[in-house]
Amino acid sequence: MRTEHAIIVRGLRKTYGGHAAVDGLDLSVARGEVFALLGPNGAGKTTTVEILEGFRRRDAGEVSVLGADPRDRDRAWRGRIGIVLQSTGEFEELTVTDVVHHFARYYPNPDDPEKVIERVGLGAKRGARAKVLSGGQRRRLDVALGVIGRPELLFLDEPTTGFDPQARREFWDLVRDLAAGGTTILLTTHYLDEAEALADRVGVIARGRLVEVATPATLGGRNTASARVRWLAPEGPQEAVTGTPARLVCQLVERFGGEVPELTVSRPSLEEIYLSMIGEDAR
Ligand SMILES: Nc1ncnc2c1ncn2[C@@H]1O[C@H](COP(=O)(O)OP(=O)(O)OP(=O)(O)O)[C@@H](O)[C@H]1O
Repeated sequence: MRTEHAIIVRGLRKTYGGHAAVDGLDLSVARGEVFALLGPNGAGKTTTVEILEGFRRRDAGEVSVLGADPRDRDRAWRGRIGIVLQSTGEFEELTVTDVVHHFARYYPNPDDPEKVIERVGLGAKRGARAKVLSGGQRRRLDVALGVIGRPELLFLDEPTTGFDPQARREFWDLVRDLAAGGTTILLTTHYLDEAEALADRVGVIARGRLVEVATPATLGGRNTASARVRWLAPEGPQEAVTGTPARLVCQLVERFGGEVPELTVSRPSLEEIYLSMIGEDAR
């Protein structure tokens, strides 16, 4: 059955020893969407994602993933989702080529393993055993295994932890390629720039609840927040926080008779907004 949503969650709850790790969480992810779950350590992101993947049992709530309840996770359903876990490490003695070819056999309609190895940037490491890969290269192998089955829905749990800046950019390109091809992606990350670069929408989880869902540009009223205007005056650096930055800039242009030295106008970054939301929740 094709539904317009890849993921629908209503009133999800999961408790461990009386402590609610997920506490009445609602979430919808549209087909073809890249959705990033943000939240501090212990907020309930991995628990939520693993319930959606069918790896953990829930205590209450309704969950639909690609039109099915992940509790039932039959083979056909599993073939339609791709999972990149926080870490794997069972194939120490096998080469990159062997591992990816091996995983391809689990899927009815896998991608070309050689192409996938290239795509994740492991072309030069095809013949290397998994145990000699660096942390970032190992993560790329995890990503290759997550996408080899050509999933309709891909789960990425903190996918770029340990990547160098260039590897992160390359990984972002890969995610954008997958999204452009129609893959729905649910990502958890602690990197706000990653969420901003990739996500159509972000959801902030705190203490087992989704506190806000928005586009990265509008989260927490970021787009309408007061702007910070900075410039260099003869008496030294100046700064003003204003709801009407254009008016202030016009006044400055007039005062300086043209270009304003070192002028910048900025709104709060996604990280600043996120931290203020998390801080408010903690209080
Ligand atoms: N198997 C488990 N047994 C008991 N408690 C658990 C278990 N798994 C998670 N928890 C608890 O549930 C809460 C949520 O954990 P979870 O791993 O979902 O958080 P998270 O948002 O993914 O955190 P992080 O950003 O650190 O990965 C935490 O308080 C954690 O200690």
